[in-house]
Amino acid sequence: MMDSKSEELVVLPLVARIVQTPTAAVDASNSEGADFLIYDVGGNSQHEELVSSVFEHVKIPVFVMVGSLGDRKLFSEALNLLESGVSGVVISMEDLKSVSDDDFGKLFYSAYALKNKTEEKVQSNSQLNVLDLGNGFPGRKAMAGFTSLHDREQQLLEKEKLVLREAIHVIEKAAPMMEEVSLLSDAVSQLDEPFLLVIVGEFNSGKSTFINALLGKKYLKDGVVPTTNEITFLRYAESDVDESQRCEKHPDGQYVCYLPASVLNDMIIVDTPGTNVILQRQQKLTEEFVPRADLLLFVMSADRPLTESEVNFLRYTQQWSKKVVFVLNKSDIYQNKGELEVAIGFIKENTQKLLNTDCVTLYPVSARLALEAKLSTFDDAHSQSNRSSNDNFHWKTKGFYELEKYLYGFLDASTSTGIERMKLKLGTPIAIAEQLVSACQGLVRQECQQAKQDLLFVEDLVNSVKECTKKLEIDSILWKRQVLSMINSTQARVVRLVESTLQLSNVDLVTSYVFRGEKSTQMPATTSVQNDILGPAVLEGQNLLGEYTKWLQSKRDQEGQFYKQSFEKKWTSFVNPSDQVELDAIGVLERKSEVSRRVIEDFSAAAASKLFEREIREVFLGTFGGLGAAGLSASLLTSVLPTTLEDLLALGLCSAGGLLAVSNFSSRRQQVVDKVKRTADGLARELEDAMQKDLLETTRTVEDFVKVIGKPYQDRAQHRLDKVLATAEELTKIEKKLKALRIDIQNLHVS
Ligand SMILES: Nc1nc2c(ncn2[C@@H]2O[C@H](COP(=O)(O)OP(=O)(O)OP(=O)(O)O)[C@@H](O)[C@H]2O)c(=O)[nH]1
Repeated sequence: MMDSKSEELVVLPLVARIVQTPTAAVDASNSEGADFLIYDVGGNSQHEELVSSVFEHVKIPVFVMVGSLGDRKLFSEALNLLESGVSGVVISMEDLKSVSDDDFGKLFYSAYALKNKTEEKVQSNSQLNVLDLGNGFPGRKAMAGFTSLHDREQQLLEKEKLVLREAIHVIEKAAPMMEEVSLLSDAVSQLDEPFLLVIVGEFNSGKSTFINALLGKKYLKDGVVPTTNEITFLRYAESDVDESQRCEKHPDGQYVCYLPASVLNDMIIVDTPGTNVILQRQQKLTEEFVPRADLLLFVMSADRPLTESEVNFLRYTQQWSKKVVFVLNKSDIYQNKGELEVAIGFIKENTQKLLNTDCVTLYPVSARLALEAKLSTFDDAHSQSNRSSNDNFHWKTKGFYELEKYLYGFLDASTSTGIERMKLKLGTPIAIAEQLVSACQGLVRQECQQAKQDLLFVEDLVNSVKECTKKLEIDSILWKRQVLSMINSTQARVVRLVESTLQLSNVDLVTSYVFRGEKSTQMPATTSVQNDILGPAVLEGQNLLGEYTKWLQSKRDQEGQFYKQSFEKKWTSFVNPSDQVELDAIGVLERKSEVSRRVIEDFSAAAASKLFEREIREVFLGTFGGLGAAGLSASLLTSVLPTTLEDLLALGLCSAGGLLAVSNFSSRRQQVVDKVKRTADGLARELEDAMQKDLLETTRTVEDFVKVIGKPYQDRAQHRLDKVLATAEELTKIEKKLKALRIDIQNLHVS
């Protein structure tokens, strides 16, 4: 076992410890992990000590070495120890020769008598002594340290039921729509029932006749046309009941028939409808029943062995890893043994390939002859003996009796087939559970994938708002350009007005500014700047920014709608589950940002015009306020000259003082122009910032809106993913438990 390379191997080697004292025995059993002990008595009688100190405390098998059994004293010591419940006596091959057959008999008898004695005691009195306890296991009916196979089976059975119930719970949670879980529930309740031998095969292959032959009486109908249309359980009944009450039909359509055939004592035989493509309903019924079978008896007809539909059916049974025993029925139709062997060879070769195994069990039988023989045994013993002498008859009936022997072996737990029966029975629900768990794992994997995709979808959608922000930003450039160009053209017009107003040749203006001073009424240039330039420009700006704000709001609503619809389209069944979310989302969308509009509204054309006038006035006053009549006359002179240079020339000709005074005029005018430009630039910057603020606020609103409406979807997807992952973990755990259970079952063996 240690050398085995097989990864499948799960059987660990047994560890034996040789001990000489009770303390060493207890230590080896409790903490050193020995599987059994060999207690070296070493010729000193330690009977009492062994019983009180070792058997009571050690929970593993204890074998004793007493020395040569040829010695009468040691021999009787060995007998005493065996009777006290020791698991066995270790003896060398050399010493074995010195033990007579008679003494051997006594040794075995003492062990056997002990077993019977303890069983009787258990039945008659629950007060168990040390021997009955089997080293501390109350209720054990076997020798020291051993758990009987029956007890082991019971322990496994209880453990299996717990694991399977847990599996049902996990499966129902993982796949609530999986109807097949009822198969598992049925199989669990079937665990307490006898072994389920299920007879399958194509219609007319002789299943009913075969079952009758097994039962020894013609209980079932047979015939050349399909006779079995429902699943029929054949169960044991004490005596032949009244004909009308013999069979019960259950709500699921299955029949249960109670028969007094002894073979049904330890197994239930199930007759199934014949399989064949043309009998679809029957085929389905039988297929659905296959998982519940502990053993499948696959009946084939010798006149058409291994048809295509049989091959398909066989393949199907392998999905459930069912053990199949093949029965080649009607083998009486072969002329001789040679023909039969050819047929057997053909079937074996092909089924071996199909089942991918070298080990195919096949019994050639003649159910008809076997039944006839059984029926005639009772009323025609003579004819039976005649038949038995007939070699031809013998090979035709031999197979059936061999199969019968095999099946009876199944009922005896002390044989290897008996152990196999236990393993098959315990394995049936496990195979179903494994299949269902694996199907659930497939579903859960898909669901997990889906949940991850959903989560990703929500995250992608929420993140895609950033793209929308970029797009808006690009589109908003156009708006900004419009506003800037409006400011630019206004500024240009004002500058032009400044330049045309601030002319020395503007005699009227000069006169009115210089002589009327502050008291002068509003100048035409100021009126023009307010009415013709700034007033209309502010109006235009207000309109433009009003449009801009509206555009932003419509974009915000459009985007919001787009995201809302995207979520709703993806999860049609889950449209904003909570009113609160709806309210929050509306609240977000109601947020308005109109910073840029406020900026333009706060800009007063009248105030700006006043400022303009003051600037103009200051330039004139600063220039002409100190000039005398000469300067003024020069100025008058220049009124006919169009340009500044000419102005200056004229002034220069008229008066040196005038020249000095007005020489600053052009730079003052430039200062006003610069001031106008600065003011316009400042306003442009302020508006641009305000527009950017509005834009950012709008995109933030869209982002917040998408987050609010996306949250329930995101939570839902995350919750679903968490749930699916938790279910996947539960499935893995139960899968491991089932595997461990399967290994325990595989390790069942006769002690
Ligand atoms: N020669 C021969 N005929 C058999 C044998 N066993 C059954 N038959 C015949 O085969 C026919 C079909 O037998 P059934 O036992 O009804 O077959 P079945 O498989 O139960 O049929 P369905 O229940 O319809 O699926 C009957 O006519 C039987 O007499 C046999 O061993 N040898």
